[in-house]
Amino acid sequence: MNALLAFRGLFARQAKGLLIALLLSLVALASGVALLGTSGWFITATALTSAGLAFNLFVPSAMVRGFSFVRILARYGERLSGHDATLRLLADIRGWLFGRLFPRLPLNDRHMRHGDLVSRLTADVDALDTAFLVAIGPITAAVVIGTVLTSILAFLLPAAAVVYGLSFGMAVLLVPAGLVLTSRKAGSAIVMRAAAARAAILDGIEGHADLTLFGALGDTQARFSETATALSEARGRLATLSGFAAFGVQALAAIALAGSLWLGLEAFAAEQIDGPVLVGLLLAILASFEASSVIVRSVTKLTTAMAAAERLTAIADAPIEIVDPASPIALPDNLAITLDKVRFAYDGGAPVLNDLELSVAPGEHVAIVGPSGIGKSSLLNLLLRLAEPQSGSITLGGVDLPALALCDLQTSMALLSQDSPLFNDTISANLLIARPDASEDALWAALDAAGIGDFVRALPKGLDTLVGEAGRTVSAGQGRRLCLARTLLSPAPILLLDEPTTGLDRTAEVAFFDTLRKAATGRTVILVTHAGIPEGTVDRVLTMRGGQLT
Ligand SMILES: Nc1ncnc2c1ncn2[C@@H]1O[C@H](COP(=O)(O)OP(=O)(O)OP(=O)(O)O)[C@@H](O)[C@H]1O
Repeated sequence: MNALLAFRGLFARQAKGLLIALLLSLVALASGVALLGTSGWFITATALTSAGLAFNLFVPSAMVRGFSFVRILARYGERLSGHDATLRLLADIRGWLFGRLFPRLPLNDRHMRHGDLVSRLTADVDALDTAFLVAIGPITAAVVIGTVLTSILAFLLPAAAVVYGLSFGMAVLLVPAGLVLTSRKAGSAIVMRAAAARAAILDGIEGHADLTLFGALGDTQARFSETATALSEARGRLATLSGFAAFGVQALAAIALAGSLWLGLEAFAAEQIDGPVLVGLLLAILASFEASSVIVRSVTKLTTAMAAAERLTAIADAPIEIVDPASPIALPDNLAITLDKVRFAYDGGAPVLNDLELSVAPGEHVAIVGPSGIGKSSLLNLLLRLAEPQSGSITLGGVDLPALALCDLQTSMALLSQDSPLFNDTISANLLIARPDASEDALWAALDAAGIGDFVRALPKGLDTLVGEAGRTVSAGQGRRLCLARTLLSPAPILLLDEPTTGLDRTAEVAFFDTLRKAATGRTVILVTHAGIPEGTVDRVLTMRGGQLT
């Protein structure tokens, strides 16, 4: 529940819409109760009229029509304003969540899978809408109606007020509270297992070809089916618990009705209450329990909303590893890079970089080579401040990286990482990410420099060609070159290139190094590569060994 309360500020922003929905749901419920009560009173009184007693038919018949009309309108209005406010609330929650998430990226929780993160950002956020629409609203409306009806009973049939008040109170407060307590485990199991099922589906789709070729599809299906079975078991447990709760509510309704009937008949015999009024009250009691059965259905959703809220606050409150300085120093003009005695290790493991020293002058082109897994990409991550060294200092233009605003630091560098993505958009849109105001000529120049200009020119739609999800409609090598073109297009004065020639044949590779030398003149280049670098491509080649550069 505490996790759900963390969202109260966002709920408060939609207070007006939610309050209108609440008022209208109250009116709808009250009209339903009044409709049935008046009908009972009306029908009984009419029957007695035909037995010779005088009764004004017009008032109750107008009331019946009036209540049914008000009920329809109120229900419609409640749905309209409730859903409108809820959709706005979901939009606010998503905005808030993204705002909290970005400074925390990359999330250091290495157990979190992409599928799980997607699940949190979609299904878990959606689960929160139910918190108001199906739980808080109906419970509040039921409590108000129950209190009003108890007060009316206290006035007209005091003995029944106690029986009804207690039964109704138990049905709308105690039973739901008991259901929340007993179904918490099942609710959170549903959310966790549904997320695991979504992640498994995503993995299965992405790795389908490999899993099929390695003959591992059967195992994957078996694991997925285990997850699905566990999910349906958790859902079954929740359904059983809510079945018991629904039974409890019906039993309490029966007790309230039978008790009120018993006490009402005694009052009738003692001529303390009119027959038609008694029938009207009994039917109103019956109608009021309609609210309590809605609550049981709602509360089952509330337990999943609580579990979803916990998962959302877990990512929203994750510690921020890389913090922007309170008063950043402006980016200097001279962007010399200096690393002094830098030590870096992942998660307290063995150091990847060990007292590493490096100085790169502005405009200098440096290549870093070394065996796989030695720490070259980690060094680039430190330069971009995607990770922090445990000791030593990294300066840009003589200023410590932590003293620079993150956005200044990151706009001064363009990165081509080993897994730079292509987005499901046109080639030009993918390139313009690096420089939104780039002219078409600049796009072609970058494509030519990356050795893919001719390929794009030959496409029927040229720059407007869609590359598909993760660049599926182009080959891996072509995708890599498009990413390279994007990096070259960036106006950043420092280019960090991690294996830029992956996917290029040797001729294209040599041509690329030649182009890089010319295209990046005046810009600093740090090039990480396993490829043989032709003479004259860079000013210096450094080898990484034992966590140091030589
Ligand atoms: N996020 C991470 N968490 C823990 N260890 C990591 C992480 N990323 C890399 N490592 C480890 O740090 C070491 C250096 O990795 P890094 O990617 O920097 O090497 P590299 O020289 O760039 O390798 P390659 O040439 O294969 O790209 C490796 O042993 C790797 O297993």
